[in-house]
Amino acid sequence: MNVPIPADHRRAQAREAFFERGQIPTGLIDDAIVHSWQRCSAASKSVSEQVQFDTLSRAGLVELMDSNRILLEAASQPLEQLGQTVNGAGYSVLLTDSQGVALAARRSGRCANTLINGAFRQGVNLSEATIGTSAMSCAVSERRPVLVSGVEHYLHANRVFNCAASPIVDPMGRVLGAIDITRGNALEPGSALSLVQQCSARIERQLMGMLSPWLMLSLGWEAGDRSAPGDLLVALGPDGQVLGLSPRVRELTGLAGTDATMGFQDLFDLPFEALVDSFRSRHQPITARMHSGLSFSLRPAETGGRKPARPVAVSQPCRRSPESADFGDAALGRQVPVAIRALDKGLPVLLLGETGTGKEVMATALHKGSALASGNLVAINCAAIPETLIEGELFGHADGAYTGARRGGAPGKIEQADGGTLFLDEIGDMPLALQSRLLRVLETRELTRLGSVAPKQVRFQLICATHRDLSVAARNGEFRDDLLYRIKGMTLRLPRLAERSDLASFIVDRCRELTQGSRQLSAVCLERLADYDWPGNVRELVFALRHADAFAEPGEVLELGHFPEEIAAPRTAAARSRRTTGEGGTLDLVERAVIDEALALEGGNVSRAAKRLGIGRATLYRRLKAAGQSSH
Ligand SMILES: Nc1ncnc2c1ncn2[C@@H]1O[C@H](COP(=O)(O)OP(=O)(O)OP(=O)(O)O)[C@@H](O)[C@H]1O
Repeated sequence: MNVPIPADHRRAQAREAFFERGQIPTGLIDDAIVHSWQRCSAASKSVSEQVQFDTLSRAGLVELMDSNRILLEAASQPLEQLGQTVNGAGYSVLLTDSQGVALAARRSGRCANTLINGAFRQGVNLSEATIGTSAMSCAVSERRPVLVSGVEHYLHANRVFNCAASPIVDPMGRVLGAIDITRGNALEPGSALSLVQQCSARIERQLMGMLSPWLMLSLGWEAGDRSAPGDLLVALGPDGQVLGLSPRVRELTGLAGTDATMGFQDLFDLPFEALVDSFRSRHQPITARMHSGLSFSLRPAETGGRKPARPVAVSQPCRRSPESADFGDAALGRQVPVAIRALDKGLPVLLLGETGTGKEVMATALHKGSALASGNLVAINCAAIPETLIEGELFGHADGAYTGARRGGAPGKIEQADGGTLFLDEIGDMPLALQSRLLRVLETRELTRLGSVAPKQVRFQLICATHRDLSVAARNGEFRDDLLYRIKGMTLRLPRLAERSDLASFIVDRCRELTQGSRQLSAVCLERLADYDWPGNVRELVFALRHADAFAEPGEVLELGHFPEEIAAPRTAAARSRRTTGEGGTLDLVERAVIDEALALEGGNVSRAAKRLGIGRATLYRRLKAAGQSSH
């Protein structure tokens, strides 16, 4: 009778075979681990290396968070839920990028292991090159969930880890990173794998849901079946190009991913035009066959409570969803309704401000407050699109405008904004030739698609944004001055974060919002944050708060030590005097914000708020009175 070898023995035998006899251990441990050992050994990594778990520099962290913004947004809820589910079982949770750098960590309150707690921090480099074999690096290399326990880690030092990880693949089939759970005790293999797999599947669904394609196609199992499973989705562009596949479609087609050249007809034996015509004329699902022979009924996907997506101008409303907008700064707050009235009267609005000051958030708020709020908000970043493509993006193209152009042509962003708002971000970077064409549209309210001679009437309101000084650009001949006059009906200047009059309460509000009310800032910490210069503006503040939230233990008050080093570093005397002189100095603002927060937390009860603040009721009344007087 064959007695199964206990897992610990198999791992020990595999290690002995590989490291002592130079053999490939087959059938003893997961091949993914053997492949990783081979890579580490080929890179001459020593098994007795010590690991440091250093974090990136602050600038590196900001860049990391920014370049993984979409993944972080998609992973935020699933990660939170996984953290709550596994915390009691002693698992810590980690999200890494595709290189193995930790993007977010949820350390278990039950984990006393200093090595795990040291590794599970945002910005720690946990790549294979740095820490050797890990579940994350195996999952990313093999594109499948992997368990790595104890001695299966290449480095002796990492034997305390027992980990399960699953890769996160985006709709194009690119591996964006991995989700990992780890603890010191042995894993329960089945449940650990299933937990990370379910979490990565949820993140992948979120990523698919974040696409705003021209047409989201839903595949049903049988023709006429209206109960499509909802997880068989294909995102398509106006020419039928495949912009993304849901994981289940990738499985069905056997495709690892898609690229810019893949079209609808590479998947189905049906011309894309026939699909579009069928949806337009009959509003019925249509049956189509994959090249593998499998038949599906295709229909536009139901998008939540909204109308099913139709093959007409479906807008890409915003690059990312803003946190709720707060324009509490007195000067700015007064201008918002004026800007909305300007839009309602047909005047364009120009938003000026440094990067990260909230120009996109403001554009969204203005659109939502305007009379055309029920129309599309169509955003285009003039700096992000190659010069050769931007004309087609803005103006669309006519039937047969170029070889391969879709039958019937395709609308551009301006046409998609008809009846709504066109938001031209970074307009200062628009090529000169295009500025002339845009000017003509603004003057005549008519546009002509590429390859067409027939003009079309369009009605949209215009919001533009830039961080550049357009008068200087106009003087240098880089920006048309006649266009400048056309776009600056009303100019709204977004203040630098450090210049906001409500800085301290803005910080408290963002903290409450980003941590769903679960965190408070200590008074010392708030004073320093309100005194910091914030070169990256609100974007940097959002990042700093997320950073602190990840570093602090659950329920802990946020202290300076939880924030990125540069923010926490002591201020120079010059900075101190710059930020604390004049009326309503930082300390006053901080005090007011701390008092407001205590009052809000105690439902306006002054006695309880005073107790919470550790001061007497009379003192609190006196301070409230003083603050009231100074603000009048
Ligand atoms: N008033 C606000 N309230 C809440 N969050 C805000 C506010 N303003 C900006 N943010 C947040 O700050 C970040 C940057 O905002 P946004 O993208 O609007 O800035 P921007 O000025 O358009 O930047 P860029 O010029 O670099 O594109 C986003 O995460 C956004 O949600």
